[in-house]
Amino acid sequence: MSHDISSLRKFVSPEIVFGAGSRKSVANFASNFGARHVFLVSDPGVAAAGWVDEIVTLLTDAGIRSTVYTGVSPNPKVDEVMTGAELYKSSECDVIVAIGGGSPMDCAKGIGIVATHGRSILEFEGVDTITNPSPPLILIPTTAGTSADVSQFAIISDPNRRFKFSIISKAVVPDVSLIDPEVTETMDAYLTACTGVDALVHAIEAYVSTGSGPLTDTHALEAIRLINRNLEPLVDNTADPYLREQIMLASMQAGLAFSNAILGAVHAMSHSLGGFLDLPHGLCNALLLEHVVAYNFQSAEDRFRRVAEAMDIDTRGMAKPEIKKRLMNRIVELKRRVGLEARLAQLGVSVSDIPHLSGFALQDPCILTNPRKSSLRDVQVVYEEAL
Ligand SMILES: NC(=O)c1ccc[n+]([C@@H]2O[C@H](COP(=O)([O-])OP(=O)(O)OC[C@H]3O[C@@H](n4cnc5c(N)ncnc54)[C@H](O)[C@@H]3O)[C@@H](O)[C@H]2O)c1
Ligand SMILES: [Fe+2]
Repeated sequence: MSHDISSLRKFVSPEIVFGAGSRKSVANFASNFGARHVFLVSDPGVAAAGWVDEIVTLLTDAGIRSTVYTGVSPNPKVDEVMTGAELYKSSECDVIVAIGGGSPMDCAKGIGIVATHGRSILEFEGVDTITNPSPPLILIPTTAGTSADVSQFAIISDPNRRFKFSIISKAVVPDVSLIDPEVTETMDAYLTACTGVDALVHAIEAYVSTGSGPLTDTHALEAIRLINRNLEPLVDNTADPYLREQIMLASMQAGLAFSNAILGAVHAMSHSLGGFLDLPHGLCNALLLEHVVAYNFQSAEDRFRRVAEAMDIDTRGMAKPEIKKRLMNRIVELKRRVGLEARLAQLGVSVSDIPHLSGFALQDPCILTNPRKSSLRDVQVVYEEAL
């Protein structure tokens, strides 16, 4: 009997502790890994919000030393990874903890890779390029969006090529993810919106991905449902702990889905934009989303019907063109209500950038699982529509 291996699906996930206060178990988990000296990765904004000092105190109280590295910018750069890895080695650290959004978490993943391979992070671009196990890694997300804390991705920006490259491997799934909605309470409304829409895009792209399947579908649909109902109220009331928890849960569900089903053209195109113009990742995704949905709809009509239903659209008796229209309208309405209405031109993208952006988007691994095959011209047209 022959087996079609293209229909097999696998699922990887870290050990997850979800809930308010879960960050406070960081010292226990570090001790379980035998930590004597933790390398703590974060960034200036998260440190200013007070979250870094708290982790240092928790570690110190448990008799664990720490070296803090906050030299990480949004869209973490190759040099920031390399500098962090040097400091990790020279400080003789043995466990890595990161507290922050996707940028510090991805930088921490990169630091672990470089620390154990002794080579440039640039050499690990692509799928399954990692041969040596990284140091134990504990991640504490402070945005409800990227879910780099559960994912098989690390996204690093190479300013020389003006390109964000992906490292995809189960070796970058952390050992432990402490998902604590309380740390997202210091995000302002705009960051909450950008990162929340990133999570929505993860869920939609994972659900229509050619790598989707029964292990990821339920996570993706639940994430869409939670974001559709809770993101607008949260942006209006950023201090509400219940809504914070719902969106954090949604982000985690979307993360489990996209980490295993991979993504699509929105992410391929937004990585290209983010590397070229150093723009916020969630915003790039938001500005592209409905244009990519319009392009993809015909290749995954039944799947988009389920997406529409998860967004509380009653599709019973509705013809496909009507479902497409209602879904697009709902996406645009949600974006408008959370304040993400800009067009690419307002972010500094010009027509002459589009050939370059499209070329890089086609090199991104996320394009491979997009439900509709995309040529250079197809990608150019979608950028033009979002301009
Ligand atoms: N590895 C993955 O699976 C994956 C998935 C999606 C995106 N990403 C990457 O993640 C990066 C984007 O991450 P992000 O959107 O989480 O933002 P970010 O980490 O770039 O942070 C953006 C800003 O928000 C601030 N911030 C973060 N948390 C805060 C909090 N709780 N309170 C106050 N300020 C806070 C930071 O200081 C920073 O200034 C991009 O590089 C993107 O490519 C990675
Ligand atoms: Fe993303």
